[in-house]
Amino acid sequence: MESTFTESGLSRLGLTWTYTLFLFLVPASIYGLDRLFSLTPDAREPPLVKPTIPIIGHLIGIIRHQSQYYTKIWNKYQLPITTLPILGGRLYIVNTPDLIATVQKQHKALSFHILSITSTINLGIMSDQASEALWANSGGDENENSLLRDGMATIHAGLKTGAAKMNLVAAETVLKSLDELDERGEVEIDLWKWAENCISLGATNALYGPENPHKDPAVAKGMMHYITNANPLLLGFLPRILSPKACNGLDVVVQAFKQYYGSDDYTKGSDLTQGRQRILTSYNLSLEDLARFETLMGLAGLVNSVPTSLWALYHVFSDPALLARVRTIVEAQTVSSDSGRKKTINLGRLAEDPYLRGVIYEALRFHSHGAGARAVVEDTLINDKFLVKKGTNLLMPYHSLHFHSETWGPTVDDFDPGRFMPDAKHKLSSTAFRGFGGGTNMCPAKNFATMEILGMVTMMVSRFDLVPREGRWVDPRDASPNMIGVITSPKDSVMVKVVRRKEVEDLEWCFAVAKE
Ligand code: HEM
Repeated sequence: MESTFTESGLSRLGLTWTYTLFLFLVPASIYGLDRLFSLTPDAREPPLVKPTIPIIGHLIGIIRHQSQYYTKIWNKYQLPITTLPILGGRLYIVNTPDLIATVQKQHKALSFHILSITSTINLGIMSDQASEALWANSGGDENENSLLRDGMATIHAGLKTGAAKMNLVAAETVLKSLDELDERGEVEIDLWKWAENCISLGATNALYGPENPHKDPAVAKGMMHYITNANPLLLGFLPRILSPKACNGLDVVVQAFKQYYGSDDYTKGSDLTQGRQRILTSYNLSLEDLARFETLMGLAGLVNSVPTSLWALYHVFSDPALLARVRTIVEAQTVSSDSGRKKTINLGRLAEDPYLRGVIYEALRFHSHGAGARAVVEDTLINDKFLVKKGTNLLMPYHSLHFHSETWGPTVDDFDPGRFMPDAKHKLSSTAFRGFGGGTNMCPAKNFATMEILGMVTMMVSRFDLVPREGRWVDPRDASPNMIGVITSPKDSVMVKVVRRKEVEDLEWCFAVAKE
């Protein structure tokens, strides 16, 4: 499969324009332009950081430096929360873990879901009927039904009741990818391309079962084209002109899911998939909209998992001390049987190992360049002190938060999975790390994704050495941030030779997934 998770064709400039416009168009479309632009500053609002060039200075800064711009502002002013005036409106930036904790608690007034409704409608190019159903009672009484709340509840419930089966299917798929790699003998691969394929197939098999539409390479390729080029769709207009590639990819996936939901294929899918089918049809949505919703579910499942897996592999294999430590941990949870011919990796236990989980968290900490975004639905006081005004947006940029030396201590720049261990010297607050979000909107698939990626990493370190083509590991650098994800993809491809480890050659491998 062609690798599409590396640097996309979109220019950095285009991406950032899209991002900035999205942040303004969403409140403007909900509250009206006059509301957005007529806000008069209030003394209780977070300190204003004036741009050097009035009105557009910050915009130019964001376009030039992207998420690093927030880090620059943070480094210069060290303000826990700021107001950036842009184009006559304002954007609030929240920088510190204690304030983020308060934002998370006020999840109704500072809403993730308002933004997620808008992005669902725009990214999925949903019908008017589906859009209306999404907005209906979305901010209303929590006890009343709404597609938004019922849909989210179904995802959360499905990931709970179906966790064991999903973990098993993902692990089996990952194992198959590793077995196939083994069969190819000493071979050079594009590591990103390989991991993208391995993780995408694992996650989608787990979601959709034996009739998984993503098993068709054309659908998998369509999905990757869609994810990689979807940013301009967020604007919600002229989708086919602004991103024909994304639309073409979306068409292919939607077609495949119409077939999946139009037949009984979905009845062999996960609890989550079957639950979604039930809930979406109960709102009388068309097969077309069902397929579009499902494409977005796939997007949520892959947009972060794939790049996280790529970076985890890169960091582990490019650091000999880290590789040795990971191997020691994995070996301690690997059992030999059949006179030493069979090895079983206890993935259930390894997925709970704080050091290995730390590998995933560090990959996310290092390469997350997006920002948690919240729509301010009503005037709200943060920490009883800072007023944020209805009709604006608030950002919690990941990179500045994840590289704040006071929060992370003197080793902030080191890739150190041990910092997440319970006995780490430097104690972290629970909101210091936001790789999986936090509070009510914490990623419901955090454990599923962590286990799948750790399955790939632990099986890879057990069986293979990876020898980079250049003779040494070269940092493939972060690509432009993908606004719809948390973590960036690598900019460059990494070609490695896969060499079987002599001491474990010709053995049969498997996973034990259930916790014992
Ligand atoms: C390494 C992999 C992943 C990462 C880093 C990740 C990250 C995140 C983050 C940061 C959020 C919350 C956004 C916020 O608070 O601003 C989130 C929410 C969500 N994620 Fe993930 N995610 C991953 C994998 C997955 C997978 C595999 C699925 C589905 C199978 C998934 C489904 C969702 C859903 C449905 C939400 C919305 C939750 C809600 O609002 O209640 N994620 N994810």
